[in-house]
Amino acid sequence: MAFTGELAVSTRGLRKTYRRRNGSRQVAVEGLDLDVPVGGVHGFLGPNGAGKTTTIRMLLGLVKPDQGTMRVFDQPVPERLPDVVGRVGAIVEQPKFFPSFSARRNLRLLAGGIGADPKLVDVVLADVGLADRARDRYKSYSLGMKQRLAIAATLLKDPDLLIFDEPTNGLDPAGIREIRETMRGLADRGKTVLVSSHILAEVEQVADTVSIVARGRLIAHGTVAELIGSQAATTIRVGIEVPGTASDVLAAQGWTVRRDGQHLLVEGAPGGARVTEVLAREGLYVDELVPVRVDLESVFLELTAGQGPGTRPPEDPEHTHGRRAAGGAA
Ligand SMILES: Nc1ncnc2c1ncn2[C@@H]1O[C@H](COP(=O)(O)OP(=O)(O)OP(=O)(O)O)[C@@H](O)[C@H]1O
Repeated sequence: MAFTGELAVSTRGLRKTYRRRNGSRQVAVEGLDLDVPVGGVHGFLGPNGAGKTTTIRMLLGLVKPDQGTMRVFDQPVPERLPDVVGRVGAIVEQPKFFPSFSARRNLRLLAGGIGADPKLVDVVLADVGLADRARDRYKSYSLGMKQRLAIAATLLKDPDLLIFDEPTNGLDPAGIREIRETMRGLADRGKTVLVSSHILAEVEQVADTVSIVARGRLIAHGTVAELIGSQAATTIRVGIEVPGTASDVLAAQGWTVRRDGQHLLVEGAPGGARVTEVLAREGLYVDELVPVRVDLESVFLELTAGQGPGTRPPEDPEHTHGRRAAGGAA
């Protein structure tokens, strides 16, 4: 499924190579078609080295693409970046704050620098859940609080699109949860949040839509429900005393059956009730029947299997156009 409605970000055929020291070229982004719908949290997901940072840097005009086109709020970038840059807030790396100044004072300075209304400082501190700690010195902040202050700084210009590159890197579980809640809160107030991550579990709970990239290519996109749904409900774990016989009976239905010790993993059955019925007709009774929980992490691992750094790019053209996950078209 293509995302319908207005797009905050759209790229077509985006490509970037870097020159290595030995003169050869490292492909970072390879014909990337990325669509980020307006509103909600969009997870930009992929293993390390998949090209996420390079893509974000290209969108922000920090790196020049070799090929392809990019649009932000329907304006071609980098050509029209000056027209849209005010609508975009990004954290690509940790901004520099004065360690001995309070969070509020740091933000006041920044607000002055960019001509933002100083009254906004307390608003954005509340937005990221730091209102209570606004008077504390920056150097007393935890890593998660520092990261939220960085987000607050980007909110000073009231952007419509927020781009966060791996914002939870190095954070503990509490810090990760706080960033997640902050992103959710921003999206609930109408902002579009584009967040990159190589850890799916962190994004799964907060993202409305996701794009999965590997080796610089889009390999899947859609809503989290679509991506999970494209593979969900197909695997049912069956515990039975006679797995061998049961396996033959189930396979005769045209379902794929794998042995997992004393259990069977059944794929393609319309549901657990039908599995039970088919077996019972043959006088076989299940001890246990559990749908295997599919989460985005397992979808991601399956889609990106063998596509980490140092492996060959996929040759299946399906993988290059992101149609696999769309609308369950896997
Ligand atoms: N300045 C550079 N010079 C040379 N190669 C680079 C440069 N920046 C990135 N690369 C290479 O391009 C590829 C994509 O890197 P990129 O940082 O965009 O990926 P990523 O998905 O953001 O990964 P990570 O999560 O590790 O940051 C990698 O192979 C990386 O080594």
